[in-house]
Amino acid sequence: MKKLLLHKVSKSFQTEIPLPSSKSESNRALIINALAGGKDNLSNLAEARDTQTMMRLLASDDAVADVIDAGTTMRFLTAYFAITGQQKTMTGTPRMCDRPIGILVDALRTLGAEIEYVKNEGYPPLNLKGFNFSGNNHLKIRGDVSSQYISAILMIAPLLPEGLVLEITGELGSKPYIEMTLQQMACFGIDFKADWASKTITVPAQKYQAIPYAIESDWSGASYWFTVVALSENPDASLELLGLKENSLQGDSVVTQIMSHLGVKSEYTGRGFKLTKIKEAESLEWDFTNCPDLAQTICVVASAKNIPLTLTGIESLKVKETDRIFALQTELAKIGGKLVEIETNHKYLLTTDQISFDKPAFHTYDDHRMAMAFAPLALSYDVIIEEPDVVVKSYPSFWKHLSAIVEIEEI
Ligand SMILES: O=C(O)C1=C[C@@H](OP(=O)(O)O)[C@@H](O)[C@H](O)C1
Ligand SMILES: C=C(OP(=O)(O)O)C(=O)O
Repeated sequence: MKKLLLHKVSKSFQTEIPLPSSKSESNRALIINALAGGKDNLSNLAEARDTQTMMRLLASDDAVADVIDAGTTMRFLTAYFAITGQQKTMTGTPRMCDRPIGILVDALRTLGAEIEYVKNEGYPPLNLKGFNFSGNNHLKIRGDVSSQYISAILMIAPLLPEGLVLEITGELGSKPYIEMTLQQMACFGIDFKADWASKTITVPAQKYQAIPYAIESDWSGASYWFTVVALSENPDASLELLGLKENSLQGDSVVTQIMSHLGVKSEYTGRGFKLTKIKEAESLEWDFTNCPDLAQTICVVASAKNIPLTLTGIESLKVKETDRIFALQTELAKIGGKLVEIETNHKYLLTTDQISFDKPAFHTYDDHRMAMAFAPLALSYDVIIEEPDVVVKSYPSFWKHLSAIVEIEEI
């Protein structure tokens, strides 16, 4: 098994980090640009494997589309291949075939897609067999499992002969990702109406306009650098994260607010954000419904700083790259962290006991965010990260960037 030993950092740092581009924005732009018939219009596309996979599959005539472990690629391409009438088998890693897709398949079938499950009802692999518009222009779709189904349907909605009225039912998670989808669609010329009180989005039938479009830097990837500053023992440590926008399409930009309670001040510099250290709060309560990908980052900081953290809105973590709640519970325990569900209404409490440990080795569960969330603990002590190559999913240059601050050795 490949492992990295990250040596404890004792020196201070004032460094610039050139952040990667957002895979979420990239994967939307690629689908929308393809639907617009655009050619080389997109710039600053992500190096993330999820985005490289999207590009490869959009350009391929193969009958099998293997998305590997990319959720957005699976969900967005299923809708794209369905509406464009392509016959494809959609598949991915064993974990991808354990991540639910029934809500999206039901919605696409209602619109007129012919889709068969290859093995298990409700899960990939899928066979897409064609599209005959059913005449339905009003859909209800659950919002509590993954917003990616809703984004996938919205992006194809303008191509439906009568457009679409999409009514979201139940709780809505990851709403900023749906707003990101709508804002990117608007950039490519689409009119829509979103009534958030009734959770109803109306998209008339219309054509996308192919336009030049540049992808922003990734706020989810930025979160790990907030941890680096939060855990540095040097009061004058600072980082400038290059390429981040002040008014981002990405909901994970809320990391600036969360981390202001955990000891990091962030200021816009015109070319990104500068992070410096400030005093932290004594405890924190946060609802992660709108920013599930930040939960691992925040748990690690809170545990390392021994700040009691109450979390809500983390149910969707169970159906991501791994069961992230289980993975967090298991790995945080190695540094004394106890993450427990304290009420049946999905409220969790993270507290940390003083335990003795030496060079903890963190398992990464085929999950890029486990590796990147735990790596900054090297600001406090030596740590080992197992299977570090998982970071390629969203941030292939993560270890190279981290080596500007941390001495990293392959063992
Ligand atoms: O639409 C997107 O780009 C994403 C939506 C979120 O998923 P869910 O909607 O399943 O929470 C997020 O966790 C994922 O990393 C990216
Ligand atoms: C959940 C994630 O991605 P996806 O659902 O697109 O696989 C993620 O990047 O944290």
